[in-house]
Amino acid sequence: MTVAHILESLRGGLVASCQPVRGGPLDQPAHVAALALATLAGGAVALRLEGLPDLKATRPLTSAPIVGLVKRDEPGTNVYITPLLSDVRDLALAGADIIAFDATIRERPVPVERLVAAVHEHGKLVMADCSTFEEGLAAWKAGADFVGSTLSGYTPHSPALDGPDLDLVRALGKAGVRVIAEGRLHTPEDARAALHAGAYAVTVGSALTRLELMTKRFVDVLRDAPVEA
Ligand SMILES: CC(=O)N[C@H](C=O)[C@@H](O)[C@H](O)[C@H](O)COP(=O)(O)O
Repeated sequence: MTVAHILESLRGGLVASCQPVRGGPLDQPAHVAALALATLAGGAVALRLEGLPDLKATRPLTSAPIVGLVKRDEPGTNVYITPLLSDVRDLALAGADIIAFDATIRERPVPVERLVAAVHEHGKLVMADCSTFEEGLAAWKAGADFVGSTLSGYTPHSPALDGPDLDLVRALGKAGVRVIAEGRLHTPEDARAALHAGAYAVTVGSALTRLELMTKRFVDVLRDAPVEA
């Protein structure tokens, strides 16, 4: 798939992040592949997949662009999304089209510029997962092809919000950054608001593929509601 094709297919569309609750009943590569196909059947234009087993199970089944990442606990750092050059290589070889990594200002084993270069050397596109405007702009200037609001709310120096960080999306969009809104988009209205705020595309995860969490949202509301029947 060419870069132009990937860019065009993502524009204004929904990226389905298929990352089940780890250890839960859907946490099997075959189930993740099925979730991915179901979201594509519903109109998602691309997938976001974590971990090599899930990526390898899904890649042969679709030509839709895949954002790949690995999460790992790396000693001495809080950076857990694709921290290493070996992760970039593994994701590239497993067929990711876009490789996402943490581009926050936290202590990291490999500098952002080096990760950007490695992704491009493999002929893949970069998605820089950020938590603030400064991080996003820096990653964009370092050559990222997409900047995600993914990590807003997940670093100590970003705001803790219940919903998506649309202010971050708006600020990055205004600065000319190709920004993907990601994180705590729970409803179609959230997705539309993100596009209005300037997002190039929108990634939704839990609301589509973490059934335990979405079920719990209903259950919690019912528990607190008076029963009138
Ligand atoms: C912070 C972090 O590690 N985010 C991860 C990144 O891949 C995933 O756990 C999220 O599910 C994904 O960003 C989509 O967000 P939401 O599930 O809120 O729609």
